[in-house]
Amino acid sequence: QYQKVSRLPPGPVSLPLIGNLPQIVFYLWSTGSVVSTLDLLRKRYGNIFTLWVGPIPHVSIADYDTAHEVFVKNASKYADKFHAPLFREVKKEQGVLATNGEHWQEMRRFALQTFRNMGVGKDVMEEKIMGELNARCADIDKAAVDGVTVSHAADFFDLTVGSIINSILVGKRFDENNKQEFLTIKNALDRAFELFTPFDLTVPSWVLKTFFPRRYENIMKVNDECKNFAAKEADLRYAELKAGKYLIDENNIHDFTDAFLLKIQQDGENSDFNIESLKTMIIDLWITGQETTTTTLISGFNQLLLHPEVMEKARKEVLKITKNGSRPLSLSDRSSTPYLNATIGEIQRHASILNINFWRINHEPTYMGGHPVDSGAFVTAQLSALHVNDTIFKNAETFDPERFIRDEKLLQKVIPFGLGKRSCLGESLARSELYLIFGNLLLRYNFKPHGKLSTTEVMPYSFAKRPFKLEMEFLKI
Ligand code: HEM
Repeated sequence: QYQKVSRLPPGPVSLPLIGNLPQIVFYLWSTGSVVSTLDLLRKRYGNIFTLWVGPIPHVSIADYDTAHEVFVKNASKYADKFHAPLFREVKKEQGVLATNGEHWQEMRRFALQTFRNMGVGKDVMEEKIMGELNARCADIDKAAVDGVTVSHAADFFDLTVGSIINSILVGKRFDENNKQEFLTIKNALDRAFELFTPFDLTVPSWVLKTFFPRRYENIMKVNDECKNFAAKEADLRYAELKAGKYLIDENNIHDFTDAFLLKIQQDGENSDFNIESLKTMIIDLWITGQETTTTTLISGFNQLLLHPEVMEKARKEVLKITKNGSRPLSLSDRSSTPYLNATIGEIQRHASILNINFWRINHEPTYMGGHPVDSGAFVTAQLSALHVNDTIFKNAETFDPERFIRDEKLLQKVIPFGLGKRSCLGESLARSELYLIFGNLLLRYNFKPHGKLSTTEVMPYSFAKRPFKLEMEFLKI
């Protein structure tokens, strides 16, 4: 370990076997958060630093230029992610989230192509997003008393985003009538996540199987239930396809499930394309697409309510471009709404979706940002620390969309979707959702807080679970 230290970027002194765990616990306790801990380490050791988690060195990159040099310029070297052994076992080496190598590549390529064909970032996807948003707004308007509805922000955005992703994946939307179905998937997922503890994620799965068999079986069972429920439409269609009662027309693909089944219909089942991998893909995209987008929307509205002058300025801009709201805001308006774009950028900079980003495996000795990095080290761009790096974002703690108007190039350095080969697969869909939902809700309603807001500037991921209500009043122009 001590020999290896000279072949790694600087960091706190580490102890044999336990590495920096005592310092990490101390910093977390003294600063109060993961983001502040990473920021403190960056200030002390520089933009690239090493922490030993037990016997494994973890290299964190906390500035845009080094992250770009490593994950974009040398992208092909950093395609392999580290996956916790239990997570790999739960996923049975399938899907896009907990795999590496050829299967991951096939699944990622297929999903990106399918999203592109379905028009993510184009008109078809815009129609789906606007359809869901309008349906949710109609529910809000129905429940209004004297033009005002009080809504739980988490419920409102959860159902809207959940319905968009479900309709893209299995062609089924959720509304007030079948809301229970949505809640069943959501609660099962929340339960599955709550079951995983840091202990389960670090020990080899045979340890759990041998010494904690009930716990191991429970984790596997909850995850299987969750997957089967989310993908039950796909199961039904697959059974009909097998029985010759369902034939997919390649010119009439409605959703991700149809596209995947078409591949099976054309090429037959193989180790990559089969019903189990389809079900794993559905749950992977559900997990990655739901909570991330909802959390961004919730923390975004929290910021807008804390900064009403920003909300008014963004609203003024969208009212102008849509001629006082005589038409909805569309994705084609993006180039004409610099202030709304800047506001969403600033919301994403502050909404710390992943406090700690996923680790990649460094397979060979190399240099990063001028520092040697040994083979076997785990490496990541720490997006949360990068976004509060005050050498890039002056007065980083201040919520200030104008920073992106003063310096147009600065927005490129906000990278909430990550960089390189393992960057977010749903970036284009998520960007479309955020733009259309923020912009069109500002056109439609006046927002006021109902109860207490969070005053934390950088929102931790668990924020979405906190109670937070919105008063939505129909906008009178
Ligand atoms: C505001 C919303 C979202 C944010 C901030 C976000 C952010 C991220 C980040 C930071 C990563 C990891 C990147 C890395 O390792 O460097 C990621 C991965 C991923 N995201 Fe998203 N995401 C969002 C929405 C979505 C949506 C809507 C989908 C799809 C429906 C999606 C699908 C995925 C998938 C599948 C991965 C794993 C990709 C791989 O390992 O190849 N995300 N996302």
